[in-house]
Amino acid sequence: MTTVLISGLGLIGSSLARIMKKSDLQPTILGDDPNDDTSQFLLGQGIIDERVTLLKAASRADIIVLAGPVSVIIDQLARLANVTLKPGVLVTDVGSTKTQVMVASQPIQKQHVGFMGGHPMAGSHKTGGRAGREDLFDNATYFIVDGSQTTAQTAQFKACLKPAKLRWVNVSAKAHDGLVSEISHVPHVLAANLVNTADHQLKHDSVGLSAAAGGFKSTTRIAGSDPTMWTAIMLSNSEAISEQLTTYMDQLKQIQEAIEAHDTEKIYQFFAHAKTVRERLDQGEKKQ
Ligand SMILES: NC(=O)C1=CN([C@@H]2O[C@H](COP(=O)(O)OP(=O)(O)OC[C@H]3O[C@@H](n4cnc5c(N)ncnc54)[C@H](O)[C@@H]3O)[C@@H](O)[C@H]2O)C=CC1
Ligand SMILES: O=C(O)C(=O)Cc1ccc(O)cc1
Repeated sequence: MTTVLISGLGLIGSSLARIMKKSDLQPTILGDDPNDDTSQFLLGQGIIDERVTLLKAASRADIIVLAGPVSVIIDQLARLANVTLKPGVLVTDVGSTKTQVMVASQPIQKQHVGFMGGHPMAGSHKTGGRAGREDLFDNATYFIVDGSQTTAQTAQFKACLKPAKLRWVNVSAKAHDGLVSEISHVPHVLAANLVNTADHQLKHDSVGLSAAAGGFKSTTRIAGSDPTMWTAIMLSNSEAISEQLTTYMDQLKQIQEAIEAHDTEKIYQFFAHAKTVRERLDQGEKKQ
């Protein structure tokens, strides 16, 4: 019987637990989270089998999944270097950034513990264990950054998540952080900025944001995400995010100039290119 310890039983940790419970391995799941409501709820639902604390229960686990905010994952990796783990244990994480996590995992890797960086590319703006779902990651990409894990450990982890039919993609930590900055971190900055700017500009307008149609709402859905989690991500991937924001501002300036100059062709091409790329994204989703 496989024992999995999940630390951080929020949206992602509890979704992983739900999926693992559906897998053929049917692991025993030990759950660690300071939130009493979340922990009691998941125990009551049979999604976790036992409430534990990470450092006390770490030695019982075959797989340890760190699923708290990135700053917490980094701190836990340092602490795990001071406890005795089961021989053959796999430690992995789900954090949205990978360079700092891989650096923080060095002490346990040096102790010959199998460590693998991980990041499921699915989720939502919702938080907490009650919001988790067993279909949250269905057909999604799951990034793996190789550390000291063995092939057998990777295979066992993948087997635990088999019901989600994930697309596993191996990537370096640097390439990962550059890519997710572009497709996830910068978009979250922009969504929050759209909301904050509109709120500021319209503060004396009696109708204001209440008139927003679906376009504003769908563009800014992710502005409803958890500020604690996103602060940790910004601090952990600041270089790539800052660099890409500079590019973004240059592009914005160009379209601003085209609009001011009434450059019909440039404005048309701007929207036509975006429409083609966006439609291709939907086609890809339909094929999966
Ligand atoms: N929300 C999303 O869509 C995605 C998030 N991620 C990453 O997954 C991780 C978790 O995110 P969510 O589940 O969305 O957040 P969440 O806010 O739903 O859950 C985080 C959980 O961690 C717990 N926690 C906080 N400090 C802790 C500690 N010291 N020890 C143990 N547990 C602790 C909280 O009580 C909470 O239950 C983050 O690192 C995030 O970057 C990755 C993919 C998607
Ligand atoms: O809500 C959404 O659509 C997201 O983009 C979820 C998300 C948040 C953080 C990640 O690291 C990956 C996915």
